[in-house]
Amino acid sequence: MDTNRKKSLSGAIVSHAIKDSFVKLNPMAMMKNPVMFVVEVGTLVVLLMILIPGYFGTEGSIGFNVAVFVVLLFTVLFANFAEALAEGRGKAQADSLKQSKKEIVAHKMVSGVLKQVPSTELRKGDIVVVSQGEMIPGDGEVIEGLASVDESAITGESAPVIKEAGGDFNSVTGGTRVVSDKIKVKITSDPGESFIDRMIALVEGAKRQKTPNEIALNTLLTSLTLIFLIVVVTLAPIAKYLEIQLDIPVLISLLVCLIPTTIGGLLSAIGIAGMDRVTQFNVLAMSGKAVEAAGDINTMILDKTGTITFGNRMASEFTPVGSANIAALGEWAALSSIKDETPEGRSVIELMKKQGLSYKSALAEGGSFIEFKAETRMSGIDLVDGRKVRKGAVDSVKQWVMSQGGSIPADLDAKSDAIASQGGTPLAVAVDDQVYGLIYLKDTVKPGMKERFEQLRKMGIKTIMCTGDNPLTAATIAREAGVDEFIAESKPEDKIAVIRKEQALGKLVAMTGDGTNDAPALAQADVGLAMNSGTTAAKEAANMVDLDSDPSKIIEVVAIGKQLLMTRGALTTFSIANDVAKYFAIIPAMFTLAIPQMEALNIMRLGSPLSAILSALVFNAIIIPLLIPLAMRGVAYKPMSSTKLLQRNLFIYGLGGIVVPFVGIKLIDLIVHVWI
Ligand SMILES: Nc1ncnc2c1ncn2[C@@H]1O[C@H](COP(=O)(O)OP(=O)(O)OP(=O)(O)O)[C@@H](O)[C@H]1O
Ligand SMILES: [K+]
Ligand SMILES: [Mg+2]
Repeated sequence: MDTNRKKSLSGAIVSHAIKDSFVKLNPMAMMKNPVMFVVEVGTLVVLLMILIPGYFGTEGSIGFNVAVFVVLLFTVLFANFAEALAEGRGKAQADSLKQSKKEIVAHKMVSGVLKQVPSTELRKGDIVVVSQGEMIPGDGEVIEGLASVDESAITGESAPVIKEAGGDFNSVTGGTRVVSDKIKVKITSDPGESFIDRMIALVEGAKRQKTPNEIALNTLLTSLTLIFLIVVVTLAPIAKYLEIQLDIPVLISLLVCLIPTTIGGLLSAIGIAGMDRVTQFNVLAMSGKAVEAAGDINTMILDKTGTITFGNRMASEFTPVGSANIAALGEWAALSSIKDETPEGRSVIELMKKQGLSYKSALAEGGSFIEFKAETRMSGIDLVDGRKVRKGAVDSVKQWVMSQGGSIPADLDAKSDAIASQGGTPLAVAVDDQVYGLIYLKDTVKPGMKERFEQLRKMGIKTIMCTGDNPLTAATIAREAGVDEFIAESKPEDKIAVIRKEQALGKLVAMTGDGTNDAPALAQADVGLAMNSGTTAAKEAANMVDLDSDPSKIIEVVAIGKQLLMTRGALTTFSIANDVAKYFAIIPAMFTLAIPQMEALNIMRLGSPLSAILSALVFNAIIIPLLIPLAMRGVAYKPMSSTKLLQRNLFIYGLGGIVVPFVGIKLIDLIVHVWI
């Protein structure tokens, strides 16, 4: 997006937010926020005293009352503005998503022939054909063919991605466009329940629910408000009994200064902005609760291949073992890979070409292909002549060979350990009862991983790398990347076991995944981040989806969650400390108003009692918009343990919260006192 458009967009968001600040004055909506609702009621009471002064006997103080009314009204408007502004970006994004949700003509298979129907008529289970240039009419899974798809409508990323039948890259999203080839798609969602529909509801905040943390804090703020309300209300008769004259607008001002309006006004903006930060990061969080859970994570489960390493494991060397030679090894390696469409399989064929080795592909004709499975850790082919060819994890192949009465060449272990101790993955190649040698699959740790794990450790988060690879490779990569623990030779179900074990210890666990076999673990984890490129099952089980399909993003998502919790904590501390300080400005002023001899209490040397009260009230109002940028951006975040963070924040925001109002009120009083 160019900067001009960005500017006009933010301009539009601001003007929208200003309008919304007034719409949100509706008391029915306001009641959801008890702190601000009390301020609104106070504003209305003061307004009545201005409109019918004769009834209240307030003719003498109309000027002061008008000032109080205006400041109170702005207090409420500022709080509304904070929330409206936080909602703005999501609403703008929802609008542009809605535009991409135009009615599409679908080519539906009806008893063997293609029929044109509007996309809105598609139901779960329908089969459609989508050709080059056409929009995919609904969410689904590719059941036939391969196509490149432009998903920029949802990901903002213009590079097309390959979608193909079978495997982990078969899910397609309605509203994206096929840019080449043709695919047959089985629709997986009914109208109104599609990914884009859910995404619109999410960014628009239509179904935004308060998170447990927010509810707890809200209860605290409401109780504080109630306590101060009781205090102020009982103050009136006591003052009367003591024959001290306290006007209602003064009491209302006192009340508003004492109740936690700053955090009350910013609370929902902080939550929305936190969600929004995740969205801008191209991660869709299904709920605010998920983002907050990310901030509380203790344990992170990470895949090795593709998360910690680049994951484009490439065959880079053939190492024959026993009496076998490189030509024979290459031949069998290639035959086992002819139909292996995994990157590993394809890279074996590439390596053959690079090394100028040839093989008789005719041998494979009519054979039955054995697909790679994480459970077996092998792939290969059963030839028509009865010979069975396999390649796979050394351990698995060894077992397979021995189960057929074969023996293991003496140099196999040493040679495979040599590959593994360099962080590579050794694949053994065997035919029936004979092992021919090893394929060296190379993979590299992504740059910067060590630093990121170091940060996680500082946050007190334990990292566990789970990999299907052998223990030696796993240990090497774990050491190189700096993860705390690793689990080697893990099967998909082992992940869920690790999660359960950690959860039983009272830990909150995050993990990433993309395959159908990751789905149960994604659902079990407290934070499950699914890849957009992954299967529908994974995306439905997870509570977050990364549109860029970068599993290492989980690290940043945790940081954003932490920042959200910290921002809320910091501003709550600041707000409550603030109110304490205002107490010292307003209480002496009130009593001096009634008993002029109490002027000695005026330690802040404020102009006059009325200007002191008004200044405190003005400060109380303008601190809200002043803190909006901080609420939206989040407080600066340095990775450290929760206890350290708490101490640091108490110090900065607690102390700051006490000092700032003294300075602020004094400055405002210098101006206000000119009029009063
Ligand atoms: N195409 C393939 N054919 C045969 N064996 C393979 C193939 N791909 C991987 N393997 C073997 O199976 C093992 C398990 O693979 P899997 O993809 O389940 O886990 P991984 O990629 O090693 O680990 P991670 O969980 O970090 O992704 C690999 O370590 C490798 O030894
Ligand atoms: K206040
Ligand atoms: Mg893998």
